[in-house]
Amino acid sequence: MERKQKENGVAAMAVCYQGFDPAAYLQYNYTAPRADFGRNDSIVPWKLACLHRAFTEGDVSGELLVDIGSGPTLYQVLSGCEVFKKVLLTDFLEVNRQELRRWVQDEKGCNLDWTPYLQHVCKLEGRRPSAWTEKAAKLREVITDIVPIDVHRPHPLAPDALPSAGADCLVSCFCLESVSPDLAAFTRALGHIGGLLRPRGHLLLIGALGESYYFGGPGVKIPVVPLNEAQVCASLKESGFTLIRLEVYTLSQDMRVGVDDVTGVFFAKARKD
Ligand SMILES: Nc1ncnc2c1ncn2[C@@H]1O[C@@H](CSCCNC[C@@H]2Cc3ccc([N+](=O)[O-])cc3CN2)[C@@H](O)[C@H]1O
Repeated sequence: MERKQKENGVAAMAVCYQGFDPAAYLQYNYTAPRADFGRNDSIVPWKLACLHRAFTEGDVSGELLVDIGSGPTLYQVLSGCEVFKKVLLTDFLEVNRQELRRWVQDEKGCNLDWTPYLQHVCKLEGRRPSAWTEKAAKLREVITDIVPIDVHRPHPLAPDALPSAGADCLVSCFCLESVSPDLAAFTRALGHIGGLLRPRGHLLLIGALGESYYFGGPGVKIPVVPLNEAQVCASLKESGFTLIRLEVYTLSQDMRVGVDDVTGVFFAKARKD
């Protein structure tokens, strides 16, 4: 594909994101039924279980965890914050970085109460749910910064954002497929974020299967490149990762709430070659 065409596709995606509404997005995806801690078939408990297992099964270690395309959410680092001394959050939009900063600085005005998430992950860790206040303090302690990122750039972060050795682990949830105009761009973006990771470092990747659009706010319809499992595996391999495990969640009818056309969610644990 011509360079101009690639740039046009990526630029068009950036325009789509100008209407992104963190509060609405959190409401759509991070409240019941998708985030129902009383149901073990709800999507968010499934995601938290995948992340807990992946962070605690003994092969993931190091100093620095980077969350790629954090959006306005924190759930993706609730297990990792117990394993890494430093956690770097990143997003393309200032409105999302502000949402994250409000929570980190314990300010009023957060658009979601993360307490049930903190309590749930404490339970996964065998701790009493009331330890959620300690987990919240731990997370606030290890988050070193909240910085801009663009996964379509060969160097997605500012030059001084990471130590020269790179990150020890990356986590990224629902970002790459939602910001890429096509499969080739998704695969290139995987390669770009792989460049942020030290050799043999781990990537924990959560994403949507079969999704062609989602609403990032009322009337803000954002195109998504629809992926299947085989394409995810092929893109990981092509961008220099060895797949360790792939898990798939298929959405039941009541999890399809009209905010997107996603059919499944994948969780991939991979290691950079
Ligand atoms: N160039 C860029 N580089 C990095 N990040 C970028 C860039 N452009 C935008 N961003 C940043 O990436 C975005 C991340 S949020 C993307 C939402 N993904 C789709 C949505 C999520 C979701 C959640 C939960 C469930 N479920 O089943 O439970 C399903 C689904 C499927 N729909 C956003 O933060 C934007 O700010």
